[in-house]
Amino acid sequence: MSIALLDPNDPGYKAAVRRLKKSQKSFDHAPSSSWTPFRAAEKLYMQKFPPPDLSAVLDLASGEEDRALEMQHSRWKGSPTAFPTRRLYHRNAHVVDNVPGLVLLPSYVDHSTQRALVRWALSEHARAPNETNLDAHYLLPPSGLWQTLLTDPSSVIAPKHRSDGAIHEREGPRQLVNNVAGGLDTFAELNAMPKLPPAPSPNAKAVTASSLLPRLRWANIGYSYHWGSKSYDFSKGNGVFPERIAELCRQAVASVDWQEVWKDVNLDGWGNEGPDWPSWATDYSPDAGIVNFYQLSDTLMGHVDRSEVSATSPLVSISLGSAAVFLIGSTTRDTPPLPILLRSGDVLIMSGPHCRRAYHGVPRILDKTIPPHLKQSLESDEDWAPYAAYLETTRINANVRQGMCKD
Ligand SMILES: O=C(O)CCC(=O)C(=O)O
Ligand SMILES: [Fe+2]
Repeated sequence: MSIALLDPNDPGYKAAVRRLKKSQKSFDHAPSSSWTPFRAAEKLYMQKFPPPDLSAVLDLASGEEDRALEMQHSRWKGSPTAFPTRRLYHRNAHVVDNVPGLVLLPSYVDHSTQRALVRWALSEHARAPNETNLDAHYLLPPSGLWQTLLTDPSSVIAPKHRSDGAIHEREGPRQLVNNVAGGLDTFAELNAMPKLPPAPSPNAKAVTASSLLPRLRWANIGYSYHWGSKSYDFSKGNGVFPERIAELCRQAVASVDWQEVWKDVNLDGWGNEGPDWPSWATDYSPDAGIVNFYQLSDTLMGHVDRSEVSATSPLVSISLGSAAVFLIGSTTRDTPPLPILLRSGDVLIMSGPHCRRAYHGVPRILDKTIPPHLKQSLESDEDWAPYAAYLETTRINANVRQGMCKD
């Protein structure tokens, strides 16, 4: 968003108000009574003008001393006390009592690891053998889109054409799939479901690498996720799960005092053997994940991730680059969700039977929120400039799960 749009005395602001009033004459923007509370919150934070008020958004990092410089430059601020959180005794970890199993680790990832994660996401995760959203429609070079772009941004990427005889999913908008939840009892049923490759778009045209990059939306790491049936395709094997990401996630999980997280919480749904959290610190073993790439206008609508066999084991979400508003509600869309501002370096853990089945989504990526440590090239990091330029308009989120059970 341009800074002018936040200043009511600026001519740009006044012009935007005029445009808004004009558009409202032909279209009623009033919240619809048919929206669920989750949808209403999505609409609120998606609104471009007037910009949404973030005072109800939990922004734990905004109160941190060593992020003061970043906050000075950030026009978007929530509040570290927007709603009550309980700080765990021994470290900078917070839980939200309304969403048992949700743990926030603000600024968990140090600066140099954030830079390394951004490099890996682009140059190693978003390329073969991992699948990306672009693979369905384009013949991507084996070295990956990012490497191609660094070498020659004007190199042309050809579209994929339907090969004769190949069977694909039906074309057109995604069909509603009967999303059977993952679990030991549904494992055989889900495995037997046909998992056809997505149909290449008949409209895809040859494009330059640089114009294709903003359309990179996700890359799959580890077990292959089949979007058409919303289930894992275990027949493809366990894929490549980057050990460095696994180690970071294991450390994040092991750093949490789970005893303190779960004290006084009584929940059903842990499975026959009861709560499995006492062993997470030692046996959490991530093996599947999605690396999401969001441009400023991208959103991720409210959903539940329920394809993993283990319905309780932690999902570790690492945020990098531009900040975002993340919403998390409960197991229905009828609960008003809590808004949380996620900044570069923040880690969020969703765990246990309630939180792992809670609706969540990302209605807004916030512009001009790149922290200083992701902007400058350092002496040790001379070729950082293209990464910094990409991050100006991008948020990256590594969303890591344990798809299979431990045994
Ligand atoms: O980007 C995020 O913070 C959340 C992503 C997410 O919910 C997902 O990949 O399932
Ligand atoms: Fe999700």
